[in-house]
Amino acid sequence: MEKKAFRQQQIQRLSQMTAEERVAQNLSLQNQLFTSTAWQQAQIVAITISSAIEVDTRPFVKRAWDEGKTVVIPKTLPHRQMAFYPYTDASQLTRTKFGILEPADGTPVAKQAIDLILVPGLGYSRTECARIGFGGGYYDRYLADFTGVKLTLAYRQMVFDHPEWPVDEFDILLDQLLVAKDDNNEHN
Ligand SMILES: Nc1nc2c(c(=O)[nH]1)N(C=O)[C@@H](CNc1ccc(C(=O)N[C@@H](CCC(=O)O)C(=O)O)cc1)CN2
Ligand SMILES: Nc1ncnc2c1ncn2[C@@H]1O[C@H](COP(=O)(O)OP(=O)(O)OP(=O)(O)O)[C@@H](O)[C@H]1O
Repeated sequence: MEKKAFRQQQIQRLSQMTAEERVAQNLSLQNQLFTSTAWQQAQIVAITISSAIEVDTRPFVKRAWDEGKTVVIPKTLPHRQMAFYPYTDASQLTRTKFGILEPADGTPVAKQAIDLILVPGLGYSRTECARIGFGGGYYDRYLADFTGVKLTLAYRQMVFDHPEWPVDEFDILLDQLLVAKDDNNEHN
């Protein structure tokens, strides 16, 4: 399947998740993230402001603040570039024409200062940790020379054994993929 068709299929699947299923999978992901070495060792963490179909990132932001970590969030720039700006409870956000919340102003942090990036997306493969996002190519460009940890948190609906979309040479592979556990299992 082409990337574009695969994205549309994933957006459709994710839109159909029930509120209960989202809650259960989000709780599993929070448990896995907060106990991970990557999280515990990070001082500066890059997080997105999630939209409705994405993994809920608000608990990640709150926990990071509680633990004294610095949170940075992306702002899209011309030429499909992206920069990360510090995010606090005093930050002003603006909504882009694609409906995504971004910092209104501020000073970007240097890429080398970021320890951990929680990478958003629509689909991932378990074997090679390939990723497909919303199609802007923003993260592929940004991550090309990023040396910290690239970690993704995924609903089960986002995960495939092998990529069911074409993987291009510019697609950046993730370092770690955390997948929500089955919500019938209490050891999540
Ligand atoms: N919550 C969240 N924030 C995020 C991302 C994300 O995936 N999730 N991003 C992750 O990258 C960046 C924004 N991603 C974007 C991805 C695509 C387009 C865009 O231009 N879409 C066009 C089609 C693009 C194309 O196919 O050429 C469109 O919808 O018409 C805009 C922003 C930064 N912030
Ligand atoms: N390192 C790069 N340099 C130049 N162009 C790039 C690079 N990475 C990706 N692109 C371009 O960006 C476009 C979108 O890439 P792709 O379809 O892989 O997006 P995506 O990974 O799904 O999106 P995103 O990273 O924003 O979540 C492609 O047309 C590709 O040519």
